[in-house]
Amino acid sequence: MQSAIHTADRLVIKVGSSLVTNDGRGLDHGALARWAGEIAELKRRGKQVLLVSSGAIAEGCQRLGWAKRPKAVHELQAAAAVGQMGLCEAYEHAFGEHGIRTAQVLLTHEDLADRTRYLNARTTLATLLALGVVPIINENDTVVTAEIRFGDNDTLGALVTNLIEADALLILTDQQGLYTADPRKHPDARFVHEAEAGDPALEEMAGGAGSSVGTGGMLTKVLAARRAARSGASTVIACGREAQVLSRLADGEAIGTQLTAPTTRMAARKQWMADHLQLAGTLTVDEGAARALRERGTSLLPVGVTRVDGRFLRGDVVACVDDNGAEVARGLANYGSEEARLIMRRPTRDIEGILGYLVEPELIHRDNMVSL
Ligand SMILES: Nc1ncnc2c1ncn2[C@@H]1O[C@H](COP(=O)(O)OP(=O)(O)O)[C@@H](O)[C@H]1O
Ligand SMILES: N[C@@H](CCC(=O)OP(=O)(O)O)C(=O)O
Repeated sequence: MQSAIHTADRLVIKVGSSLVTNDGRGLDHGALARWAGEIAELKRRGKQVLLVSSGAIAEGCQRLGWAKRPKAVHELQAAAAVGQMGLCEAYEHAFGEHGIRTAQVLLTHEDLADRTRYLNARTTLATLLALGVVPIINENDTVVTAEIRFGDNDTLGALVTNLIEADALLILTDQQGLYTADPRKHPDARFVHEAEAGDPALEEMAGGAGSSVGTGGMLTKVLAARRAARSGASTVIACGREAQVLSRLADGEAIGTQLTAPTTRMAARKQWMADHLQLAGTLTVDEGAARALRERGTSLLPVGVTRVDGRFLRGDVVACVDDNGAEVARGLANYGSEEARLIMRRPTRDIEGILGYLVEPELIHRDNMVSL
């Protein structure tokens, strides 16, 4: 088996509450320092890393002197707001020891369902990665209620994996990986080394709906793997307390459970564009742009566009057609149709002068486009 972490250039790592807060005893600064050191090493090897970290509520309860996790959602939200400060402070310090900057990114599932916000989040995260910053991502607990009750950052990890088309999702937890049944209750459960992400048998092993969903547990991890596979990413579930866990995985050691994605990233992207999206408009592109899109899969710049048809907003899916009306590519527009009409045929450097702002230099970025 080829390790998905070994081959991944872009990696999302999710660390669960139990690990981050030492089973609720307050932030485990030693563990944070270890992960930061290992992530620094991964970055030296050329990998881009995003960290999805839970622990805000547990840390908030600790800071507020609450011995028990409250039940009321507004108290949980208050605890998360207090604890998130501690979480960020701790990560900033831990990564600072290695000269690495961190950024706090708080997201909700709804942010990622809305196409404009999706594009904004994607661009921001891509910019942070290009700057060498490690984004520290958590749920925006102050404004969500369902997720806070279910404690489900596994799903958020998968959504972020889809969002930035990471090659792999690594879920660090308090078990070695997935067993055929909960090892706390079934000591004879067998370890699952590898399986295909999305295999329904995995959901049975993880406890089935109802029994473990309240605490997240393994079910949300198995479902997260299924979701990550939609953008072609494989998932590894491994123990965050294991010594050198990140470096060993990056070296290709087969530790943890690997849930391999059945499709490649490009096939998944094409499928997604084909399945889910209705075309909101058409951009006619000149011969040079058509060739660049077809042959090199480049981004589409406004200068190559000769005509804009339809009414669309930033984030809508549009077709790119050549002079003869043949579709060359389709993708998510960075500008709405009104703006696109104003900036078509113009060089990128003119965009700001024409519109008064620059959202992005491309009309469609190549990461958001499939050539046909
Ligand atoms: N089939 C299984 N294999 C491994 N762990 C399981 C399984 N089913 C349920 N679990 C439970 O899931 C727990 C991990 O989930 P959770 O406590 O939500 O961790 P985290 O905070 O890392 O998300 C384990 O400690 C284990 O008791
Ligand atoms: N976002 C919240 C809760 C998320 C959570 O606990 O998720 P998980 O670690 O997957 O069980 C927090 O930071 O406390």
